[in-house]
Amino acid sequence: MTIRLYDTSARQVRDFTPLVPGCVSIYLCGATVQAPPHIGHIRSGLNFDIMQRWFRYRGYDVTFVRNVTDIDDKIIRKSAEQGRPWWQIAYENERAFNDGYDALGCLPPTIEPRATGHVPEMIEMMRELIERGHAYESEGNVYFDVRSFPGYLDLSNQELENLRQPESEGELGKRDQRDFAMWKAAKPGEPSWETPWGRGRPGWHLECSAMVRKYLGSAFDIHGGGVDLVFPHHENEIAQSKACGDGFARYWAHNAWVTMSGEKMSKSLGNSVLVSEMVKQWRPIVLRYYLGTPHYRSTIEYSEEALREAESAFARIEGFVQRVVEKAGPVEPAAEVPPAFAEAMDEDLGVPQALAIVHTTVRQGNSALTADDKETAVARLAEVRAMLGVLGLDPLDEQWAGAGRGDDLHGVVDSLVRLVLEQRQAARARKDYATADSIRDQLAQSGLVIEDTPSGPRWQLSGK
Ligand SMILES: Nc1ncnc2c1ncn2[C@@H]1O[C@H](COP(=O)(O)OP(=O)(O)OP(=O)(O)O)[C@@H](O)[C@H]1O
Ligand SMILES: [Zn+2]
Repeated sequence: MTIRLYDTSARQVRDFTPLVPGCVSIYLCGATVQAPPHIGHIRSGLNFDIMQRWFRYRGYDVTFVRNVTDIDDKIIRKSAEQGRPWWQIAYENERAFNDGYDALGCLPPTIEPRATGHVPEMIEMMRELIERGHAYESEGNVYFDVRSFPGYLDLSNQELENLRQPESEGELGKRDQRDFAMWKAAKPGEPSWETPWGRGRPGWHLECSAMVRKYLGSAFDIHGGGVDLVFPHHENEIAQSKACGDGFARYWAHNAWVTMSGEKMSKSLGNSVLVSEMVKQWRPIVLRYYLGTPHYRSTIEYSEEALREAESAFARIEGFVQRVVEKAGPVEPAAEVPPAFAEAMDEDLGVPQALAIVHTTVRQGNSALTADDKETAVARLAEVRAMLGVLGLDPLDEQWAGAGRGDDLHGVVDSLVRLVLEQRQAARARKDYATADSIRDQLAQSGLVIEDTPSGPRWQLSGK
């Protein structure tokens, strides 16, 4: 078996061969913590969470770095507007991002470095680039000389002659308007750090190059991010790191956008739906299904209808899981996923094809249940659990059961609920429907939904 990945740089799907056998190192450009996350941001985290899980399933030792950009123009502007320190705004939003990642079941990265904690590494890199003739200082800014690096723009397949410098980068003192800032001279009242070229603050591109080098060394396996980062961010990271002599990323993986009316969901465009709002309306596991199951390179156009479809598709899977467990008791996940599922995942993380195998297996399991073939139903559930585990969607996994916050609690609540339900049954038996309904209402108020099934009443958290 070989995992194959679409490499933006090669513009094709390639066999993945790790730099170090049995290990994979992944760097994902994480959040610029100027606002709480919208579902587009979390989609990016989720896609790479699934990648990480698949590599783990295939036996790799995964090192996953997802950085936090905790200083930038917008954070500084908000700090001035709100009269609060920049770090307060950054940390508040960093926590909101982590809440979002946690809510949707993203595994924590191996490390989550913050840009401002790596200024010495950035200074070292700038010094090296100036010495090598790839960068220069001008009025306290440090710029990268793009003409000095022959491979510039290879990732995005552009020609330097055709490149027009974005306005925001049009700083003074550049030798060429296309040169980009690695370090920005301090402006009065703004946060700044001391360097050999005066006080200032880092540019976004330099932050990532410095953090990659610190945590993953001069060469590593996969660099990821949203497709919007290919240019200029990733081109500029490549220029800085390779001009230092580093091998840098061997594969480039980019997730497609969540869009609204065809446009990228974006804080700056004001068309964003916050994760914190979405989880009030939808169960987090349903949200994960919605955002995590389309192929990572396909756009997700936000729609309530698609969310409802995701909800009912997931309910079909969950219903099967519950029915088998009710009939047969706990079932552990199989040690291996079915070969067709693995084949789909190996081919550029083909989650939609892999998910089709999950649904087929659920259908087979349901038929077995109907035929009262408990053994087959249990075998299918074991496979379904193994597959869902890889996708982070196993409803019986402790991450969704709230374990860690006390797995035993479920048992305690279960016996209490059963006690109350017995009272309700007794009330019904004596035709005291007012009491029976009132018990049901009170349970609902406590966040429990009761469903009457042929095998007796079943409860679950309303979750919405
Ligand atoms: N709508 C989206 N769909 C998918 N990925 C996204 C979307 N918006 C941002 N991302 C990705 O999320 C990660 C973190 O992004 P970052 O915090 O830099 O936000 P951004 O791209 O500036 O967002 P915004 O446009 O909302 O300000 C990046 O990898 C980025 O590509
Ligand atoms: Zn980056």
